[in-house]
Amino acid sequence: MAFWSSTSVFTSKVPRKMLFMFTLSLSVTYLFYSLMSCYNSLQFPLQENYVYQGRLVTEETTFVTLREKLYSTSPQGYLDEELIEVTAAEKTVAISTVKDNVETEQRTLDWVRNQAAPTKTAAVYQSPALEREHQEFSTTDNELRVNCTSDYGVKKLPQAIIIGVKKGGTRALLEALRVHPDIRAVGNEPHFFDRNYEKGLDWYRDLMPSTLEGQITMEKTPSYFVTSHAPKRIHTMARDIKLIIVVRNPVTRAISDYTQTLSKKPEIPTFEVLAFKNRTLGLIDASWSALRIGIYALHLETWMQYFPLAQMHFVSGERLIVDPAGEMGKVQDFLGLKRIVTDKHFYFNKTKGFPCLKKPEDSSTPRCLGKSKGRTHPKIDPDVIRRLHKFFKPFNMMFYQMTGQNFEWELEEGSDSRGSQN
Ligand SMILES: Nc1ncnc2c1ncn2[C@@H]1O[C@H](COP(=O)(O)OS(=O)(=O)O)[C@@H](OP(=O)(O)O)[C@H]1O
Repeated sequence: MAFWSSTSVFTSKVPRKMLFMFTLSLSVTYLFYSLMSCYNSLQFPLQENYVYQGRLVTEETTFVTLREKLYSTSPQGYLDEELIEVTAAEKTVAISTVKDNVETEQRTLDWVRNQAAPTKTAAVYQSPALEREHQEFSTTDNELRVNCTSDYGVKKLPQAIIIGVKKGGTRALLEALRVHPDIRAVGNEPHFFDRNYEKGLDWYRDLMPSTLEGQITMEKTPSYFVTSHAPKRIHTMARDIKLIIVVRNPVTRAISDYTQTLSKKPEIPTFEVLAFKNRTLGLIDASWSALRIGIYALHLETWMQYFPLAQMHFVSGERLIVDPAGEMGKVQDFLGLKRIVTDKHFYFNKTKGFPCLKKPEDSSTPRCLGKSKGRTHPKIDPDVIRRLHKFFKPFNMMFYQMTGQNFEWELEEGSDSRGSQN
């Protein structure tokens, strides 16, 4: 409660003058951005070699200066060959491991869905066909289609999407939401608006589970948040869609992201190496995807060109762990649903170190997310963590201002909030 009341105080205290300055700075930003695009063909999500000199950050930094620093190119001849190789290797992993990702998601589906809610729709939810649908996961189109065999109702395009962020806690949120009898969600990540758009809306709709009158169709694909063309595409499909974004301290998120890559490619360099273009000079490699994803303010700027804030709901990834029912309450309100998923549905599992869903009495299926969620993070040099906090701070401030919510990540400075301590 204290967090949310401090949030509203934060909003109400933003003076008109500041809002005016903010709007002005955004306009100047676009001007600057256009000029940059003309002269250097720089577009934020596509720009690969930008570096960031974290030392220059001050709290008064505006969007313009932040962007300037982010886009300023590295000193001539400075490109680090090892990093380039690694980035290419990581890209290969990203492409070739779509299957791995799905397998990873499969492991997360230890979290059971057949919640014993005493409603008619819940009975449908627990049908054997749906259980199969949830358990059979694969990457191929055909298999995806098989996963979504129709039962009662009709398949609809989603009315709400969890668009991000990667490693924010999106799976935990979706699985908890699926407990709600009025929500039907596809278990897999469709990646329609980034990788499969050319397959068309019919293909996308076909992936969705069937819904009855009044039920909401949902999906989650965390990469949408950082996909520059996703906002326009989603807007074209449904301008009134509800967007949910789970955000987490960008430093912890980066370490979580790195931990995932490391689990698949143990030979990659250390986090400390990848985070810098030049550590001695303090040049942070903001083009490294693990860091770039965490610059939430810049990604959000793109979404705000298409959707009003009222259509977006931001979930705190940290609070989703310490108070899942509280976060769930707000998400259900945002979706216009009755608060059915409450603290009665969660318990803290000491072995897992995370909240899990309570078992229905008649099931022995585990109710926690799988091993790929809640991994132990490698220990990262505290000095690097401190520098990254400093790097992200102005972007975080901008993000708080844009959303009107203070996620209080600065309080975690100096540590990976869960780090190797978990
Ligand atoms: N209840 C519960 N159980 C397990 N894990 C939980 C839970 N709630 C949030 N989290 C955090 O979710 C992080 C993974 O985020 P995502 O599901 O968004 O990852 S992914 O992008 O889909 O790969 C995962 O990150 P890591 O801890 O770094 O593995 C968790 O911290």
